[in-house]
This record gives sequence, structure tokens and C-alpha cells, in this order.
Amino acid sequence: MTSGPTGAPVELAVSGMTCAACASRVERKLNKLAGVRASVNYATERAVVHVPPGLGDGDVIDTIRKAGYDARVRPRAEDDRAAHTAAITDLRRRLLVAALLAIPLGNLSITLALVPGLRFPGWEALCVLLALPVVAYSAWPFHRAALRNLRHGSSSMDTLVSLGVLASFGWAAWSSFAGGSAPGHWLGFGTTAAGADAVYLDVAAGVTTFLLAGRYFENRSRRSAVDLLTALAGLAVKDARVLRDGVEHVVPAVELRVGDVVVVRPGEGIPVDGEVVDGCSAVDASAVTGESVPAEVTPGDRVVGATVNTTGRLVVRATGVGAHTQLAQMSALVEEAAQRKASVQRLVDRVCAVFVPVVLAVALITLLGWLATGNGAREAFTAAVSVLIIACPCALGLATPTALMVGVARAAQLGILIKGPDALEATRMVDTVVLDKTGTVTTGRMAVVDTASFTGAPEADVLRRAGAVEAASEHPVAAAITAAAGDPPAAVTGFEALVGAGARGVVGGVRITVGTAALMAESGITIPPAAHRWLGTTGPATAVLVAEGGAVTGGIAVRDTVKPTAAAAVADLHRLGLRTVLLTGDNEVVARAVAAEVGIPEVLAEVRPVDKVAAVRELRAAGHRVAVVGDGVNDGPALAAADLGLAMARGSDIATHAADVVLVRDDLTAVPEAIALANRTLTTIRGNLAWAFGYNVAAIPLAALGLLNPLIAGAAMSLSSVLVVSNSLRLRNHRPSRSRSDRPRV
Ligand SMILES: Nc1ncnc2c1ncn2[C@@H]1O[C@H](COP(=O)(O)OP(=O)(O)OP(=O)(O)O)[C@@H](O)[C@H]1O
Repeated sequence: MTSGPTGAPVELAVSGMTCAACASRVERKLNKLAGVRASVNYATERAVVHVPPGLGDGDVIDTIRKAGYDARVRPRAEDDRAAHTAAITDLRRRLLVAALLAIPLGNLSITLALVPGLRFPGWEALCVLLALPVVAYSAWPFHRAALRNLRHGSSSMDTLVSLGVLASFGWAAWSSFAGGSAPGHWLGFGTTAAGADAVYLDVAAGVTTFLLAGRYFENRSRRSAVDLLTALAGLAVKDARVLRDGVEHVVPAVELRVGDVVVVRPGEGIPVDGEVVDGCSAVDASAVTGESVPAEVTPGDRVVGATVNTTGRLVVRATGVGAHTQLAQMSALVEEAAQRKASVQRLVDRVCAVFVPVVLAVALITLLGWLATGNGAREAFTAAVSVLIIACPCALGLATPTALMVGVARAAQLGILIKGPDALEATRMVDTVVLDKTGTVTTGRMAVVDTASFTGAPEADVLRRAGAVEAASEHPVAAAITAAAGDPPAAVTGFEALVGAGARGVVGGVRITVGTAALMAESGITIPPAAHRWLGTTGPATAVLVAEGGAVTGGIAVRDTVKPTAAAAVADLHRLGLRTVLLTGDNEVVARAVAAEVGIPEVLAEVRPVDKVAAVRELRAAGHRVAVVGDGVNDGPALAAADLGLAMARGSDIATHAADVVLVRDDLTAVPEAIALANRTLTTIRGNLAWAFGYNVAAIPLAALGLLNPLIAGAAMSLSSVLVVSNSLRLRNHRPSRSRSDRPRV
């Protein structure tokens, strides 16, 4: 991505954010700049900023720096990785120091607090000395962020933690040396003796340890989620053997151009999208499209970059390289989808932004409330510190983006590209799935099964004339007729594609029309009784008529086969409680036959491409939430008109589809899988949010009432973020459940 005078988005890596509140602060500051539209994602640590003309990337970075964070333009995955590894190593070191000191300190201070007889001269000083590195060194990341925020007049969860840790330490150190505090602090297994406020050192060290542990595990899990997201891009083949003047040269794949011819040996990855010009082999696309069985390819077949050549030597001419390969488009789409904000996330961001100041206020009220009701400073302090520690909205901020990231990445592994959170949310609502027939339920690879001549002329003539016209058409029926006609087709002039009806052109001075009976009738072409009789015999095959001039002279019947997994996919959709409808421009008889074969109960036949949109709108108007599955080429408008559009894409034009979900695997079971995975991702998001919200809502009053020990608060708070991220990561193992147990698992 680049920024520029056009206002194209610029992508930045933002560092220094420690919670969702930070992300929403950066976003707010950026959006205050005139003309800027920014979206900042805490989980990926990325900002996508639309910079208007007149502003530069530098202005954006300055704004981020002024907010107390740092940013880099056009981040590279390697830099990200290095920065992340360094951050994790640093956290681990600090955590180790905290844990090593907190354990003896805990034992010592609790024992001495309970048993005054064991106290020795200078025990308070020893405890303070043990706690000092934990509070100063280990907790430094919290203090540093809190200070940075303070300098910019803001606060974050670090402010809460830093205050909590410093307050416990300050109180303990002061009262240990001042001595003389009253006994009676309940530790869960005994009451402290007089002068035992050193036990608060334990709180400071313990809380730091728990929070650091939480942050450490959260960072590691977040890294796994981001890795998953960028895994697709990582599949790209680095080097290629390009064939120049008959000699193979190994060059970096980035230097390849369209038209280059590359050699791919068995076991190697294919470096480009291209067409096989020589060799036969089985190509394993499982990592790219989720297709579980390697596909046989021969000259003329298309291959996709990053798939693996398994058995034979292949020579491939590049048709797509670099950013124009299917893989590059897929990974860009996936990363972009995870970067988009779910509507619920905007709400969470708003909550997080006010959360910290509110918690600071609640902590202060707690402190004053306890003091005002005649309680000791220690009780007041315990409650206030607990509020500070427990209330961090960390889990809340991670709930949505981590689940979204893992869900979208897992879907991509299964060959399902979900374009963003809106698509996920639409999936939940869907109750009706409309499936286009040709190319979606059927293979779209038709073959001629019958030819008729109504004039006594040879049937081959009918085929040849029709073939001459159809050679210029891209329709699957046309492809079948052209293939069956053999011979190079005769020249055609004045070609006209009649969408959803047929084609027309002049061959050898005669106007030839090929298409449906309805087209003939509309064009004023006579249909002889023999043609009507023949149409009655074609059964489930698609029958088209061929006219020369003003009269029908022949007929051609073509047949398509349903995709092998279509019936299983329809059964899976029914199991998910969805209603299915077959939508086609083809005639009722063919449509019913296909529907019966795959188990679809409802049929909308003879619907012209322009009317498909109306059919979808009608279903929606009747109160249904409609998903449309099509090939994304000529049914784009219907996909766009649906609540959820799913396109079965072949080829490298993935990003241009009007669909919300793109299925790169030519297998209809990807549809129920996409719906099931989207539902599960949403369930995960909801579960995460419920947990994170519920935990904060329940825990704050408990802490304010003094029912929560600060140590438990620290542990609970850390655990909750770790739980949320691990819950999201569970989506990584999502396995599609399929109707037929014998189907290979991905
Ligand atoms: N180029 C063509 N040559 C001959 N017949 C055609 C051609 N294009 C369309 N037709 C006829 O018009 C009918 C409707 O075409 P349309 O493309 O709308 O639907 P379809 O091919 O049945 O696919 P879908 O199931 O996706 O709607 C076809 O079944 C076929 O009979």
C-alpha cells in the first residue's frame, strides 16, 4: 500500500500500544486530522490511514508520536517479526526476575507476618530489597507506558497497573519502616501479627509477576495469530528456473515477468500463475486452496503459484507474477479482512476509551468511601488497589480482533476468503442459500449429447454452423458446441451474444441464430413441428435450437454433470438448518433434474441474468436473509444484491469479485464450511466479549467492596486476557464437519 495524492491508504506499524484503549486513542487522534480516515488495530499493531492530498506520511507519524507511540511506514514482515521477538525476549527476562524474587519474598513476608517470633533484625529491609528489582525493573514496561501517557495527559491500563504496583510498594515500604500498624490482616490461612505491612511488598511483586506473565503469554499467542494470518504470503516460492534460449537460469522469483517460461521440477513449488506448456504432473494445491487431492495437469491447463508440483517435470508460461498472482491477492485480501473493524469492535473501542479514567475514578471513590466509613487506611488501600488491577480492559480489547484474525486465517487455509467482519456478521443472519446452477452446482464443463437436423442435411452441418457462431461466445453451452464442431470454425461476422438466451452471427452470408426456443420465438423465427417434437425428447439435457435465416433447421442438446461433492454440500447446508434454492437461466426440466440429483427442494428456472437480481430481492422482500452462491462472473449483480454473496472463483481475479466471500476451492462443500466457520468465529467473538465484559462488570464491585485480594485480582486479570486469546486460537483447529465420512479431511 502506498499513500499519495489520491488519498490511497498507507499502512503503518504502530509500536508502544499496550491495550485496546491505546489503539482507540491513536485512531481518534489521527481521525482528528482534516481529511484523514484511520483504522488502528491493537491485535495486529497496524494502522491503515487514508491520507488526503496536502498531508504526508510524516504528518501522520508525527501525530502518532505526539500521542505517545511510534510508527513506521510500509512495515515489512521481517522487521515486525524481529521487533516482536525482541519484545517477547525482554518480557521473558523481566518475568524471570520477578518470579525468582517474588517466590522467596512471598514465603518470607507471609511467614514473618504470621509468626512474629521468627522475625530478625532488618527483616523489613531485606523484604524491601527483594521487592525493589521487581517493582523497578520488572514492572518498568508498565511505568514507562504510564509515564508516556502522563506526559500526553492521558491514561491507559498501564497507568492502572503502575499505580497499583507503586501504591502497594510505597505503602508497604513506608509502613514497614514506620512500623506499628495494627494486626488483623487476613491472609487466607491466618491473621497477620502487628507490624506486618511488609506483606504488601508481596502484593506489589506478585501482581507484577502475574501481569507480566499475562502480557508475555498474550504477546506470544498474538504472534501465533498474526503468523497464521501471514502464512499464505509465506508460501510464495522464492527462486525460479527461468528458461532462456533453452538454458535454465535460477533467478529470484520477484524478477520474473509475464510471458517468462519457467521449469518446475518434481517436488518444487510453482513460482508463478501460468499455463502449462509442456509436461504432465499432479499438482498439490492443498496449502493454497485447501483442495485435498492433487490435480493432474497437462499442457494447456492453468496452474496457480505456490502450489507444489509432485511427480513430473513441468514447463509453465507465466501469466501472473508478483502482486498479480492469485496467492498475492489472497493474502492481501486476508490481511485486509483481519484489519477491518467489526461493528462491535467500534463499540468496544469507545468503551475502552472511557474505561481507564472511569476506573481511576472508581478506585479513588473506593479509597475515600472506605476511609469515610471509618475503616482503616489498609482496608481502604487494599480495595482501591484491587480495583485498579482488576479493571484493566485488556481482554475486552483483544476479544474481537484476535478471533477475527484467527477465523479469517483458518478460513483461508480451507480455501475460503472472507472479505471482512461484515461478511461474517451477514453469515449469521442467512436462512436461505440460493445456488446458481451452471458452474456452481454443476461443473460448467458441458458436452454435446445429441444433435438433430430438421431439414435432412447432415447433423455435422448443424454443429459446424452453430460452432462457427459459438466460437466467439464464452458461454459454457457455446464451449461444448465449439468443441463438438471440431475443425477450425468458419469466419463469423456481426457476432452478437444474447445474454441468457443464445448467440447470433453471419456465417457464409447466412444469419445463424443459436439459442433457446424462447429466443427463436422472440426473434420471429419459425420453429417446425419436428423441432418441437425433438425438444420433447431431450429430457434433462439443455437443448438449444439452431436457425438459418428465419427458420430453425437443427437442434443441439448439451449436458453438464453435477460436481461430485454437490449433494454432500447441499446435505450439509440442510443440516445447518438452511433452506436451499436452485437458480438458473436454464429450462425447468433441466433445473428439476439437477435439483433432484443433489437434493435441492426448490427451483427457480428460466430466470434471465438481469432477473436474477429481482429474484434475490423478492426473496429478501419476503423476509428471508439470502446468501447467493455463484461463479462471480456473470452473476455478480445477484451476488451483490444478496445479504451474503459467495463466489466460486477460478483464476486470479479474486479481488475484483462482487462477493463477500470468495471460495478458491472448486468444491461446493466450501459453502457450508464457510458458513459453519463464520458462525463459529462469531460465537468465539461473542463468548470472548461476554467473558471480558462480564468479568470486568462482576469484578469491579467485588474489588470495591474489598472482597478481592489484589493478588487474586492480578492473577484474574492476566488470566482473562490469556484466556481470550487462547479461546480465539482454538479456531485454528477448526475442522469442517462433512456429511460423508469418507471425504478426505483437510
Ligand atoms: N451462447 C449460447 N449459446 C446457446 N445457448 C445459450 C447461450 N447462452 C445462453 N444460452 C441459453 O440460454 C439459457 C440461459 O442461459 P444463462 O446463461 O442465463 O443460464 P445457464 O447457462 O443455464 O446458467 P445458470 O445456471 O448459471 O443460470 C441456457 O441454458 C441456454 O439454453
